[in-house]
Amino acid sequence: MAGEPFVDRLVRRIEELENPLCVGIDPVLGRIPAHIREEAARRHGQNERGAAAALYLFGAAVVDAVAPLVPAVKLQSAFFEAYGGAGVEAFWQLVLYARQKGLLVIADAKRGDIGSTAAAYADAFLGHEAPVSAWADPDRYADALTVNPYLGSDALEPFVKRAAALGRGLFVLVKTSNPGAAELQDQVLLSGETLALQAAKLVDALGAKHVGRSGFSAVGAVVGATYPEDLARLRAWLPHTFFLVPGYGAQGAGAAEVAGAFLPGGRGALVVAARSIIYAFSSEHAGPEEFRASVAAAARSAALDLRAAARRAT
Ligand SMILES: O=c1ccn([C@@H]2O[C@H](COP(=O)(O)O)[C@@H](O)[C@H]2O)c(=O)[nH]1
Repeated sequence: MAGEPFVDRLVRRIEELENPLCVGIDPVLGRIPAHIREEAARRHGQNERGAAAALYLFGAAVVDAVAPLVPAVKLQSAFFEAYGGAGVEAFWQLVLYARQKGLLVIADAKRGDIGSTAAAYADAFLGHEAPVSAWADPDRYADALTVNPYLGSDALEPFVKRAAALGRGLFVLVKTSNPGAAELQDQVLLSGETLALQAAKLVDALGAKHVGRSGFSAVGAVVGATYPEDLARLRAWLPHTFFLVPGYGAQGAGAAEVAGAFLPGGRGALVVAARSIIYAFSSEHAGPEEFRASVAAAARSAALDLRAAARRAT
């Protein structure tokens, strides 16, 4: 059963908290506070299971620190997959934990493949269709998933269909935040448009039938804050598309760069910050209280900055 669409739940939570910040959980074992690593090693040993436990305990501590403040977290699958089956299990345990704490959870796994395989990725991250859904736990899935548009519309459709059927969301890569993004995404095609604009048009077309009460569709776009001119241009082209905006904080973008992501009234964007929040503590020897306080303070400060940026949107 669909339930309320992800994007509508997201918009409501952002408005309730007056906060468009999404905390990214990208756990690197070597950067996790020593007390968490030691606890994980005591429980499971210094092995992949212990490493995965450390990622989970760290992620859960981040969730505890930010759950009252932010609408959503984004879990970067790569950092968990790095520890094999135990890491993948830790990823899903953390999805569940964050959802239980009232957060919306975005799985950042950037999936994309031919239709039949895309459907299997949708099964994995968003949930199964009936009758197989009877075998699965409906609460264990992510609320939304990042996907890659490179294979074209037939490869995205299984994700869109599943997101719409189950009340989940998608964020399609349109203009990424990394330094090499322009190499392919800014290429001008025979149509005279850039690849990024073609991806944006695909997002708009795929989402058109799935616009929720908030006025936004189930098919969102990833647009980096590190290319503020493109961000503002894409924002104007896609009034019904919700943006997931990485690049703020550790990658150098600030409130001025992010401002173009918002529609008039300050709606339409969720800004991601991972390293600048989750590693805000002073050293790996930070104790539990210093860890919690510094992560919460960094999230609060980013929230104020982004709230002001959203309010300035015209
Ligand atoms: O274009 C993109 C798409 C995804 N990301 C992801 O967002 C976070 C950003 O982390 P920071 O520490 O805030 O830089 C990370 O998980 C990336 O994989 C992105 O940065 N850019």
